[in-house]
Amino acid sequence: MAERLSAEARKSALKELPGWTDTSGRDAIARTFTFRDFNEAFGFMARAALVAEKNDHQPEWRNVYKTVEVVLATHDAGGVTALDIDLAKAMNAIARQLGVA
Ligand SMILES: C[C@H](O)[C@H](O)[C@H]1CNC2=NC(N)=NC(=O)C2=N1
Repeated sequence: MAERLSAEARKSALKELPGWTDTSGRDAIARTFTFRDFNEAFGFMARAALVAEKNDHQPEWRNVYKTVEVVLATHDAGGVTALDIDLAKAMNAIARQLGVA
């Protein structure tokens, strides 16, 4: 099972992850993506869902119109692991492909 990252390891991982921050009150990372419209937001979610399914590691997320709020944590480990960092990187790459940040 994936191990929780130390605060230090999480901090240095976040430096490589534009837009992602620590959440207050729990061991998780978060980013809000803003797209041009709902179609693009949902396209992002569809692509990210394929990655999540492949890795058997799913996000917590909320979509309102063209925004997608994402929180990543490894529930089995009670915090942030390398699985969350990998998914965050994949999400950033997908957003970039869609022309958003
Ligand atoms: C059995 C299965 O692999 C686990 O329950 C997986 C599924 N997806 C998961 N996703 C996330 N985000 N955290 C988990 O701990 C987790 N556990």
